Amino acid sequence: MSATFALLHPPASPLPPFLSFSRVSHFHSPPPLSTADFWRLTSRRSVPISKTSISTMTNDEENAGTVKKQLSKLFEQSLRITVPSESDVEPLIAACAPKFGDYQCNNAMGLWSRIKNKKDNGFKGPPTIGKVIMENLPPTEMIEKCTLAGPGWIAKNIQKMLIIGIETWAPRLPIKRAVVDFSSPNIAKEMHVGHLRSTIIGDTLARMLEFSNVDVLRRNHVGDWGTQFGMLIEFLFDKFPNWEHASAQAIGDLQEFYKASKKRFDEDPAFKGRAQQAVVRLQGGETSYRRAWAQICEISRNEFNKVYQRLGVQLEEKGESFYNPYIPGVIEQLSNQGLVEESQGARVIHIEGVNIPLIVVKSDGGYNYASTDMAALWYRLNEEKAEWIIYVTDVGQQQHFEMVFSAAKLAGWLPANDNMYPKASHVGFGLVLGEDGKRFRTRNTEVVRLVDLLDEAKNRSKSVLIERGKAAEWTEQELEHTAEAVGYGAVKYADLKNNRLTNYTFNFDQMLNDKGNTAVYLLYAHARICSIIRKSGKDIDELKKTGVLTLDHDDERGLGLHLLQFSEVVEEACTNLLPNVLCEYLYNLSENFTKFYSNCQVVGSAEETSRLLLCEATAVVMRKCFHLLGITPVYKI
Ligand SMILES: NC(=[NH2+])NCCC[C@H](N)C(=O)O
Repeated sequence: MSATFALLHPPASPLPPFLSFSRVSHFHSPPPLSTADFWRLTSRRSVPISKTSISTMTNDEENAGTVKKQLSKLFEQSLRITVPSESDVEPLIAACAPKFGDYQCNNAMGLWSRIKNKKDNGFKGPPTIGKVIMENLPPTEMIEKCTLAGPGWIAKNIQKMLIIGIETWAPRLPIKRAVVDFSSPNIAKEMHVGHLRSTIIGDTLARMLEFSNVDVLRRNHVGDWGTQFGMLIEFLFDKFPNWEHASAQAIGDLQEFYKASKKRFDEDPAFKGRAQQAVVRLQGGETSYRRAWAQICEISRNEFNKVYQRLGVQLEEKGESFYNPYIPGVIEQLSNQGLVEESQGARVIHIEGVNIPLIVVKSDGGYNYASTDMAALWYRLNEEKAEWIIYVTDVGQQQHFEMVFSAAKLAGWLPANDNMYPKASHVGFGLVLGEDGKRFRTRNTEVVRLVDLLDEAKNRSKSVLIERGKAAEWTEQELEHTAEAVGYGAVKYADLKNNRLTNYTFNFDQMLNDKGNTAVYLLYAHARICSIIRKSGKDIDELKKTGVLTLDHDDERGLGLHLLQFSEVVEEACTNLLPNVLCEYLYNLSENFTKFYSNCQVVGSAEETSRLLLCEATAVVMRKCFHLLGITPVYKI
């Protein structure tokens, strides 16, 4: 149990809901998160903030965004007096559903678990802690009213979620549309583990935003333009004079094709000359060159799609070539604003504090990666009307994106304040390492074929299932389906559970272990909950309507509170673009469930109905976590 406080809308205020103060994090309040003690506070502050005014706020209004922080300070003072022995406890303040007030504080429950075994702690349980926290609050104009909710409150919220659906726990974000630019491999080059990370992380971020009712444009910004195409096309003409009718199989592996053409380019000056000519003819739009280009792209695309299909990832390709026609106009606009300068024959934008300039036109007059990204950002803001543009690449590209964003701020496309919308964010991630601590490579080959990697994960989990005798129990289809869910889920979870900025070591044995913080362990935990419900022989849909959920045991309450925190965790993972926050929540959920299940008998107990409902709620929340992480749940194991 924890205490919940809320600021109520100022009664006499003609202003929009005070709820908007939650813009501390820029996201509006999640549904109510907790709890048994429920305190209401009413605020006398009256600062008009509406969703629409977010990007135009003045400094004064900015301060209002720190309501959460100000409240934290007040509750911190109270906590220090209430439980002096727990000086490291931070106040847990969160926005809550308007009907309960404005803000709530969730400390009482956690505090109780810390101090309950300490002799003479002076409290009887979370409600008394809540009451004293309330009494010890320093006098303040900010808080008008503070109320304490009864223990049935968590239970009611969970039951409501069970009936209406988990969508009622979706965070509300102050934006309508976002672009997530992810995966984005390069045509004819290797799609490496870095692109796999980008695919997995980007898909999760897109899923979390979609769950929060944001319209997400999932963009595959493939590298399908550039001088390398001259060389590839010329090589295609040379090797396959009949190229228009040559099948993808005949052309074979595009990575090999790329290598061979590069070798030729480096060794044969005549070929090099033709390749350079080919770029000009391609960019000039000459039909056969465009067709050859399209064919090369198509072969790559088919390869990429095999990976996306296995991972269940949806993406819309808008490659670099798409933005090419927009580049001249965008550069002209930037030049008219006086932002583009001449530097050693190139045209550049100087960014304060960075010692290299952003080159937007190369000295040979051609465009580059940065020119394309400037045009793409312009397009996403102006044509696609995206309010949040998220780029998922390795940390190595951080400086590139910071410079692009800075240039966009200079041009007035983006507000100077990073806390305002529209906003652009770079989501960087670390390297994938092998057992040897070096960049990940598979045995023998220097590049990792992603399809082979995913196949191996699946095959390994299939072998384990067969060892466990599932081949006899299940249909071949069930076996395949489960092996895929577990295998691909394991690869995704192993990537997502770490803070994305750290390098992570790719290890099949570790990720497929059924103990510890792995997808396998979590999927099994979910399947076990489903089996408890099945074995009870009760119709759970009926129980949701007729049964009543109560949370009397400490471990029931602990689990219940954790369930209610789902929404704020998704909000945090979204706001900070950190999928590991959701993984940690999911793992703790499973741990909380285990604790509850080992201390509270479910089937055959007097509390059976209520406890089955708690099992179901846990399974529903786990499934939503899996869904957001792109993992397919399994129901039996
Ligand atoms: N808009 C962007 N620059 N997106 C990321 C593109 C990633 C690039 N193709 C690479 O493989 O490194």
